[in-house]
Amino acid sequence: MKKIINGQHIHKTFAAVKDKITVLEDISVAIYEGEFVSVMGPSGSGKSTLLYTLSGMDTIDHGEITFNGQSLTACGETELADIRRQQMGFVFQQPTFLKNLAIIDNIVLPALRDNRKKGKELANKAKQLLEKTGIGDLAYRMTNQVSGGQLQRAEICRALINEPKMIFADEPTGALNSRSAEEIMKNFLQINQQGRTILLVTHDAKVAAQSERVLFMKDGQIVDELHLGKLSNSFLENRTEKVTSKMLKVEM
Ligand SMILES: Nc1ncnc2c1ncn2[C@@H]1O[C@H](COP(=O)(O)OP(=O)(O)OP(=O)(O)O)[C@@H](O)[C@H]1O
Repeated sequence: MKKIINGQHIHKTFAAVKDKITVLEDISVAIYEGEFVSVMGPSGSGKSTLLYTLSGMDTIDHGEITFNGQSLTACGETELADIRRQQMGFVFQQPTFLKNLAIIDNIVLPALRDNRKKGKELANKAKQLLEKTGIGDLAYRMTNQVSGGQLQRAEICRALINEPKMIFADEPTGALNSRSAEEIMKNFLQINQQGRTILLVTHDAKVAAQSERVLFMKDGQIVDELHLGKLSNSFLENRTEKVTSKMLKVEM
């Protein structure tokens, strides 16, 4: 299988009051095209930082990261922004939609930069995405007129509007109740079945258990991983137990 992300010897520090703190320490990791990978680990272990560096949203001190064969570490800011906008989609824990725009306009917004003349086409595409995500009737609502779970599904539609190769999600279910979280995970599984690669950070073993590979982080390193295979192959309860027991070992 082809690597969509290849990270080699990633080292990342942040400036602290007196000195630097090492947040990622000599991490080498590959994500393969079409994979659904999640990252678990104790709070502060570096999960979000790993996601942001692998997607080129944040810089690294040393090492090399390639995305789809292109070196992110060698790219300038403009080139990086183009890659992120055109080939990657992002979903965060907290909503990022603009409050003064309707749901549909928020979804179309990132695609307008590259397709200024195609507003109508993009609006139709946004409507189709909303339909597929199960919230087709909410297109013209404002962000304060939908629930947290519905808003997160709309944010997923925005992440998909440019037909990215890969989705990066940082705790996408972290602020949701369990029912909404289940719906969001159905959406992610559907997106993955369509061939898109997903990298997802989570604290929730049941969420991680739905991905096919789980990376476990501790103190800035990937210390273990679990190969679960695609969800259709086995029962979620067994998978969740496996993730939980591995996580307990990592935390010891
Ligand atoms: N911008 C920053 N400046 C300084 N330190 C930072 C910055 N961002 C993160 N850190 C530190 O880096 C470490 C890793 O943070 P990160 O957010 O990647 O961890 P995490 O595993 O995602 O944690 P959580 O599960 O709590 O979200 C933490 O010690 C954090 O305080």
